[in-house]
Amino acid sequence: MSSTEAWPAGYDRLVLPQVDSTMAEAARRAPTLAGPTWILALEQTAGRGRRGRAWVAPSGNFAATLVMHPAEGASQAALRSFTTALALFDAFVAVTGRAEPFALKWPNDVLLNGGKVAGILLESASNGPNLSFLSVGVGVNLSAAPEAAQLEPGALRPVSLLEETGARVTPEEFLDALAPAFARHEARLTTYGFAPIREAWLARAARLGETITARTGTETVTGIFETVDATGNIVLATPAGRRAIPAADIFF
Ligand SMILES: O=C(O)CCCC[C@@H]1SC[C@@H]2NC(=O)N[C@@H]21
Repeated sequence: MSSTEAWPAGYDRLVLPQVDSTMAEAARRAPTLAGPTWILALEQTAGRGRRGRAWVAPSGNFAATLVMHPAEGASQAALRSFTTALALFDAFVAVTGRAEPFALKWPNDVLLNGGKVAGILLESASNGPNLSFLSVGVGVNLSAAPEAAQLEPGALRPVSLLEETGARVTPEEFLDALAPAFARHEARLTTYGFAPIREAWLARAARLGETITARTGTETVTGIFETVDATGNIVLATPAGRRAIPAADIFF
């Protein structure tokens, strides 16, 4: 099964055999790119994950960064976590024909059968109130999941699309499914704002209504995952009241 959507108008694509990190490549190229551009690497030698972690991607996995120049500040730009997660969900449905094994984990992961199959990393640079560029990095375990020994204690079990579903998808095929899906959600965000994106994201959310733990840099908060608010914060109902948390790692 594969996507039949056309490559989105106005988006460019670069395919590189090898790079240190597509995030680093995006930062190097951002000043000279005219429009939104997907940079796909077939191999990364120094992939990075959130919070300074390494991202290990065996060859055959998907590693790409979309470079954009939104005329926005950082908090609006950060809503791309949600549009990208929705685009990943749609791309997985396009390549597997199945929706039910996939779920979205706040703020930046996609789950498959409860394990982590994809992660999103946003990086930006600013020059005044608006960003000079936004990089949306996407890593997907298409063919292999990293060894559990390479992960932090308590991290979600990594899984691969191939092992969990039997779907053999190349990075180029996955980009062909992801790019149009992203463009659709991006157009929806810029036309209608965050409300419909939030609603669609919540409809695919993992562990909504269940007790979860959020670890910020300074505290650990456990409560019932009530919702995501109008600015993208996760909202937990705790014994001490409702808490809206802008950034955290979530543990189930
Ligand atoms: O879950 C995470 O920690 C986010 C992982 C993001 C990994 C991708 S792979 C493509 C892009 N280039 C990188 O160096 N990192 C992101």
